[in-house]
Amino acid sequence: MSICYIALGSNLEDPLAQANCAITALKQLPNTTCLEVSPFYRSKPLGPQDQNDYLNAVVKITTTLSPIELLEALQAIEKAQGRVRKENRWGARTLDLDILLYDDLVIESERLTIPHYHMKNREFVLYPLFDISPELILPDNDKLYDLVTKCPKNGLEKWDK
Ligand SMILES: CC1(C)Nc2nc(N)[nH]c(=O)c2N=C1O
Repeated sequence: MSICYIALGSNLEDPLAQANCAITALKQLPNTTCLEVSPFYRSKPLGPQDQNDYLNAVVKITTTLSPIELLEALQAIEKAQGRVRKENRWGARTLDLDILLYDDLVIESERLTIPHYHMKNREFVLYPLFDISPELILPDNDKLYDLVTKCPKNGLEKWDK
């Protein structure tokens, strides 16, 4: 079994419902157990500001799915919840499910980069990740504690409704 951390983001079509529905779907993945869910956060959009605030969270799972199988399972959940992949990588979305970490694996391929390429400078990833695994050490030996300490909160707050 592998330990994986999944980043969840949504800013369209009732993000709270999207998040709860996605967590239910994660719990139903084959050979997968949901170990912990971070608090939900409200974050200002990274990128174009003419979009809604995001709901962000991190989910810790254990699974026997391979990285690619897990990626495909997450993409299927996104699609089932109405995610329409547009060219604009910076636009609003109903649901994003990204693999942050998969054990201590380092993968750099066309389809999959693990650890997630941007995770080290995104408060909406680092803070919820720290909530559930404060002692985490990344595959390159960076301490999550040090990354969080250096990362401004940028107005990140608990999701209140
Ligand atoms: C468009 C982009 C980069 N901005 C985001 N901004 C925030 N705050 N949260 C996200 O999950 C998020 N996801 C994205 O994909």
